[in-house]
Amino acid sequence: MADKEDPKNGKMGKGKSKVVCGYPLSIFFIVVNEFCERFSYYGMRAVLVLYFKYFLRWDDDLATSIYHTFVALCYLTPILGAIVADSWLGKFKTIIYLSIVYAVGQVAMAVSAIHDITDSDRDGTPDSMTFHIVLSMVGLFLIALGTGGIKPCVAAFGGDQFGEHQDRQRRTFFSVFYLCINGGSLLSTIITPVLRAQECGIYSKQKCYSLAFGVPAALMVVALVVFIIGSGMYYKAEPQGNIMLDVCKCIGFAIKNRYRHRSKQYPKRQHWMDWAEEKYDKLLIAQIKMVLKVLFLYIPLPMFWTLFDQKGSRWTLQATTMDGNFGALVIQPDQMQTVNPILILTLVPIMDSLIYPLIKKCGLNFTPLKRMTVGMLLAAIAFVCAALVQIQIDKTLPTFPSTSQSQLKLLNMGSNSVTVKLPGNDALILPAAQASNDYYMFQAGQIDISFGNPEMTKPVTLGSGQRQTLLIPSTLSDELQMTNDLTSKPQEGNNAIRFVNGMKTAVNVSTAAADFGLIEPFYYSNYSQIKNGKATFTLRSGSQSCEYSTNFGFGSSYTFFIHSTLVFGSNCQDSVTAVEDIKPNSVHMALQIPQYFFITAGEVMFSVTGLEFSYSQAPSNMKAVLQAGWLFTVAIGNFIVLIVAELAKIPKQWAEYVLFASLLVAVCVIFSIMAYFYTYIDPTEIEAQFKKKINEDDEDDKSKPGKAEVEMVKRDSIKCHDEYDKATQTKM
Ligand SMILES: CC(C)C[C@H](N)C(=O)N1CCC[C@H]1C(=O)O
Repeated sequence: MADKEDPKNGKMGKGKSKVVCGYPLSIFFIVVNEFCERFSYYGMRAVLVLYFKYFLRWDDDLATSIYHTFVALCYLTPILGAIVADSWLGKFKTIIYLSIVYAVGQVAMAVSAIHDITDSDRDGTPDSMTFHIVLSMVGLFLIALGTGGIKPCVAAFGGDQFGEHQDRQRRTFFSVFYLCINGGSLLSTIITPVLRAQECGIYSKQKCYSLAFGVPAALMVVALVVFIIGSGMYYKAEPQGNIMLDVCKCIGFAIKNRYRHRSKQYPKRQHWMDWAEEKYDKLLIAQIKMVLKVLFLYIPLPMFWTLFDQKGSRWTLQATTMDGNFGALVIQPDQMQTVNPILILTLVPIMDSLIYPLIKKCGLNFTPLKRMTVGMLLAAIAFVCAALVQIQIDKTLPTFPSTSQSQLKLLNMGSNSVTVKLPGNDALILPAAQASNDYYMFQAGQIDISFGNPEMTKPVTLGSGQRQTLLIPSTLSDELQMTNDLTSKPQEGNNAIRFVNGMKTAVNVSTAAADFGLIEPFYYSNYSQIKNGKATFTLRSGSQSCEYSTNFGFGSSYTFFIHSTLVFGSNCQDSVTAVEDIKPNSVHMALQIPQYFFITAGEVMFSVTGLEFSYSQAPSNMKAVLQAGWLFTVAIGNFIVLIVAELAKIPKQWAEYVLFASLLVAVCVIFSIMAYFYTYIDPTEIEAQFKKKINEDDEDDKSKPGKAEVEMVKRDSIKCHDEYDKATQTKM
């Protein structure tokens, strides 16, 4: 296990790796492997829901459930990979074998997305959806097994490459490792959606999911090849037998033995695991104690990930109610998430080279557990920021009717102004081809509306909880038309658009993105979703047409009224009235940056430190297992999000953010108390002392045979505790 030469002075690191600037060269292959693997994973994930929805034609509910199940599985399988690595194959072989499984899974996904394979009638849609579904599910299962399985091994394997006196370099390695995770994920989440948007196919051109999955598959093959190239340089710790089975048996025996000796006549032992001493190696018992201590400390940690994961759900939904226009750059709501990896790439170096050294210079001992506590507090602050932004957004949102209420807007389709009297309101003069500025609120039910001169009164039924527009015809004796309007903001920051035809002839309306179909005279179209930016609508009647252009922001709804006076063949820009039913989002997306900043600063302090802490506090034979324990906190955090989303029925979103922030602060207080009682250990030192003592005992036993075994166990136990205590002195 010793270094070939002192890595600080010599040319060789642990294993057969050369040392460059104090770092083993083998590390290069491991971080490049992580970069490619994360590119592969996050790239595939970026288009997965769209693949389910548009290729496999699943509904939204099924698509999101399978997506979340897959993500949760990816953070559960690390346990499996870690057990295989620490007990059986060793980390190196586990990474190689599971990377192959992973790459096969990615290839299966890419193949499952080739529509031509089963498109025998060549109409552009797969004929046997079962084939595509089965292949993609097999692919996803293999990917979950591979990505989760190798994740704890790669991090721990990287840590293994450092010698005993390279703590600083090992800490930097974990920071660079995290940079690679986020560099890979950032690039792939930008690139794969672009690949998906391409059209490809042999018989017919369709959205190119096969390319969007194929490139991540290729990157996974690159990750594997790069890892194999470094093979000759790695330090490869041998697995020490079926350690997990031994651990389980040892814990089981300690519990059983403690129970058997529960009567007061038996003296107490320092730790309940000491009840395994009669049967198990003291080194193993000490190692189990180390792992249990850390795992106990992990209990509150999933709460951090519960907040962190809401970036992808709640915060993205929040962004859909905001304005993403950054001048030359227009940001879509889901693109805001890339702010996290971008900030990671800037904050990790700043923290490592500026903030932490500065804190150290101020004489403060900013220990890993203190960093993690501050990280949690920063995440809570991020949620307070999210709540403040939400309050701003809520102020700009329209008031929609409650279930007992109803809202009514008026649109004069005639070419003369009309006077309208609504119950409880002053008479309103509506100019030609104009709508009332806003909706009028009523109790749902029937009301009488009077209009015109001579005045005529007509009953109108208002639906409960509905927003409606009354289309007032040019000939007032004609039948009234009522439209059903939106009662919520359009989804995903899109704009909901419809047309009302005030002409005596039917009009066809279309844009590049939507077709409103043929709209009958004095009638209206359904809503279509239009993205932000400029849109040009073509209005057509028979062979005649004209164009109408306008700009859209985010999250608005408009009714475009086509005047009865429109003349085709001329400019129809002045012959269409835009009636704003729902205002575009006005709170700018830039206001989300502070919350992203705080959650990412929190992540750097919490996650990068946690990764390194899990390595440094793990016994040599359970490094991957503790990494898996760390990743398990991510999985539990994911589950809590799912449960909370179902259970928490807090009507005000800002209040839900405050609730989460308060929960994290409460958890943080508990964690800091637990951390206060935690004593840092140096597993290598403890293990070395135990091994030395075992060797000494062996020598003793050879020279002095026949000592009573129980007595020896007691004496050894006391000595070992002394050694263990000496090696565990630093507190939080
Ligand atoms: C969500 C980002 C793209 C990645 C994130 N900053 C991150 O690095 N991680 C989230 C879970 C743990 C860690 C990872 O290993 O991916």
